[in-house]
Amino acid sequence: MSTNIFWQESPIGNTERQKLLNQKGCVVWITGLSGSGKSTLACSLSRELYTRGKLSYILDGDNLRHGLNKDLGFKAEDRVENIRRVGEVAKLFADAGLICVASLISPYRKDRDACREMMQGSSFIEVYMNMSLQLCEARDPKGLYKLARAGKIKGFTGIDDPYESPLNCEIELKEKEGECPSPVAMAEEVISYLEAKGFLQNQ
Ligand SMILES: Nc1ncnc2c1ncn2[C@@H]1O[C@H](COP(=O)(O)OS(=O)(=O)O)[C@@H](OP(=O)(O)O)[C@H]1O
Ligand SMILES: Nc1ncnc2c1ncn2[C@@H]1O[C@H](COP(=O)(O)OP(=O)(O)O)[C@@H](O)[C@H]1O
Repeated sequence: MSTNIFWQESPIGNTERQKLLNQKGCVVWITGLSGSGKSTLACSLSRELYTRGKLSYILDGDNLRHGLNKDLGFKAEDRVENIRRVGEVAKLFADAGLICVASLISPYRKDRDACREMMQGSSFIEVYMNMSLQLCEARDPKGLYKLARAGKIKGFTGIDDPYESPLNCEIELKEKEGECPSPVAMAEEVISYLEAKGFLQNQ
């Protein structure tokens, strides 16, 4: 624990940064099972925002585990620390004025809620990829479900580790009759929300 520390004010505030960027910083937090389409949506959203001249940055769970979070595994306390760190980083990106797209399983409700609490006002937008385990397992692009079913990976989310679905998320994306909306359609739903809440307006 650090002691004798002080807060250093910055000469430029987030309002000034937002004016410069013509957008309002926020965190779009995408949660869901492995294979539910988090990374695909994050990429599609980032691309769609770019075409509209809006700056975003993706914090992807898998990618961050190659660097910032390389010391963490998948036991409960490591997942808690993983989400805490990414929440803090996402908050910095949003403060910088970016639309920060965090895509992590983030299986525990309490940890996602703690990230929401870190943010001001309504600038934490939780997006729940509500895809069935059956669909995610059928996709299995990395072969991880197969390994988990064979007992070769222990503590795999949805198989022998819990996933707590959101109770009050801003956006829920669902499959309909086993069919999933296209990544672009899902990105557009998120963009409509951001537009309606004024995050994409000139500040
Ligand atoms: N045991 C276990 N459970 C879940 N996922 C596992 C596990 N082991 C490895 N992986 C791979 O790690 C990716 C998830 O990392 P996250 O940082 O998003 O996980 S978490 O939020 O801390 O739960 C996840 O990526 P996605 O498939 O993109 O979700 C997997 O590729
Ligand atoms: N909307 C979608 N429609 C059809 N297939 C999808 C869709 N989103 C993702 N996929 C496919 O599902 C698999 C898992 O997607 P991914 O984005 O890697 O999930 P996650 O990041 O949640 O693990 C990939 O093979 C991807 O191409």
